[in-house]
Amino acid sequence: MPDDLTLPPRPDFFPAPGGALPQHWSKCFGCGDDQPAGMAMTFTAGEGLEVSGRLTVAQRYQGGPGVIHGGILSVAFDEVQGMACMVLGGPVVTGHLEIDFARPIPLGSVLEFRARIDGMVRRKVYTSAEARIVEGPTAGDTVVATSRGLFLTIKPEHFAPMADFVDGVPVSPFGTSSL
Ligand SMILES: CCCCCCCCCC(=O)SCCNC(=O)CCNC(=O)[C@H](O)C(C)(C)COP(=O)(O)OP(=O)(O)OC[C@H]1O[C@@H](n2cnc3c(N)ncnc32)[C@H](O)[C@@H]1OP(=O)(O)O
Repeated sequence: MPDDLTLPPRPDFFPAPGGALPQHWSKCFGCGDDQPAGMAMTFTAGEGLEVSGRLTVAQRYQGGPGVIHGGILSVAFDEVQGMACMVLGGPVVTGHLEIDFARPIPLGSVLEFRARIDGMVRRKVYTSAEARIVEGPTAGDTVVATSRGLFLTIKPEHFAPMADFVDGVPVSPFGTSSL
């Protein structure tokens, strides 16, 4: 990470710790409630710049025998670290994401993710997160995976060239939500 990073303030519009965060996009595979094939992750604000996310590891997320697929875990980190950027009040996209898979995660587990902004410079937002199993046969305080990600702030027009490809009508695009 660069040396000249700064931290954004926690804005007044952000929910109090424990408060639910809105979906950034109702059609999102990671969190959208208008996406039946999706992962239905949920998020809450934490202390300071921290955000928590939850994922129930469904049977269909299987990669190796009995364990979560690494790509699914990567989606979850992408999502929670992106949501940590919501304190900025505008949209971001992922530029770079790296995951360390530290322990096997059995199907049926409930994972809790904690993510935060570590610092930013210009449009670059450096984030990190870790995951623990909070329900299931191997639940405990052990960190089972970690992630670091670089997000870039973008203008809403970033998505304009994709407008013709949107699947259906989203009900909660970030920026018009109740946040
Ligand atoms: C708050 C809302 C909640 C959102 C939750 C969302 C969760 C899900 C998020 C996603 O999955 S988003 C979908 C996956 N990502 C994408 O589709 C992004 C595709 N890539 C792009 O559109 C462009 O490459 C990108 C906008 C990321 C950057 O292009 P730009 O032309 O806007 O930026 P530019 O290339 O000028 O780079 C700006 C700075 O970022 C740096 N940079 C860009 N990409 C980088 C990269 N991959 N790695 C390292 N640095 C990178 C670049 O070096 C430069 O650094 P400096 O300011 O120091 O000069």
